[in-house]
Amino acid sequence: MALAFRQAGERESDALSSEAEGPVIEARGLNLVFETADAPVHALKDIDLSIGAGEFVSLIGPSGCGKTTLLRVIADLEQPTGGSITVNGMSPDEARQARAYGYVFQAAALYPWRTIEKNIALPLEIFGLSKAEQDKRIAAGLDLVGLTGFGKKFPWQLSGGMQQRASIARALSFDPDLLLMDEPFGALDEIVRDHLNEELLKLWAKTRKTVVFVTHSIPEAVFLSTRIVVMSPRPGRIHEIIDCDLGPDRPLDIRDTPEFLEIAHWVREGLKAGHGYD
Ligand SMILES: Nc1ncnc2c1ncn2[C@@H]1O[C@H](COP(=O)(O)OP(=O)(O)OP(=O)(O)O)[C@@H](O)[C@H]1O
Repeated sequence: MALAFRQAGERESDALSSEAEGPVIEARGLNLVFETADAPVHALKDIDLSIGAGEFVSLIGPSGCGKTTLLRVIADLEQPTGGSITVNGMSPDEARQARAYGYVFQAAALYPWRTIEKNIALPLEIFGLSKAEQDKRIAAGLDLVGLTGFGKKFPWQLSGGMQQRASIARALSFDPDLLLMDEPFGALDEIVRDHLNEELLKLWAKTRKTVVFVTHSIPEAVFLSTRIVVMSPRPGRIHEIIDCDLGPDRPLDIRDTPEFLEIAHWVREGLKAGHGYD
């Protein structure tokens, strides 16, 4: 099959490639205050964060600490009220228009009246790709997430895990260098989640996308990430950034090793220290 996706090491030569010097994401003194009817909500306070090409960075923290808001700022779905942020050296608005990222939501968010392949095709239709190119990318996307043969099914005919894999294929259909994932496996049972974690790690190793991943789960963050950003609420800020230096080869039972447990311990300590318990 002709590959519609670039593999690790292969890069487009265009100027939008995240291989261009400099970080993929660079936030400096980023602030976002939501004005609400009662009191303003300081969702992000003084966020400094730099994410390089090919990193897998998880954002972890208690409910309301601003994880989703930070992801939405990167995606140009929310506007910061202070500080600066660039995506591939551009403003989030420019990066969105340059199709710099794919976004995977908490729920699979597939259109129920479209088949899986028509869901994957949606961004490709919007971008005006030819039917032949769409077909090539749909086939490659289904293959990438292990759903070959399921393209003609409707979302409701697939399990939750399969639906979430389809939404990953959709986010990757136009081969962005950056993948933004907001708790994509949060609603799935443990076994399915473990499996999809393994699959996502393989996909990342194969494509070397830059991934920003929101999760509540310490084991999930440690298993997947190269760095873990521990956030704390009210106001939402970065409490600590922890290196997760477990190497690229991570079978599931790595979770029982002392190295894994030590990193998990530090993440837990970071979460406790940043938590108000109110
Ligand atoms: N559009 C909005 N208007 C007002 N307040 C908002 C808005 N969006 C988010 N907030 C508030 O901003 C804070 C951060 O929300 P956010 O959804 O980013 O947190 P989170 O860490 O992703 O939480 P969760 O883990 O529960 O998804 C919360 O206090 C939330 O209520």
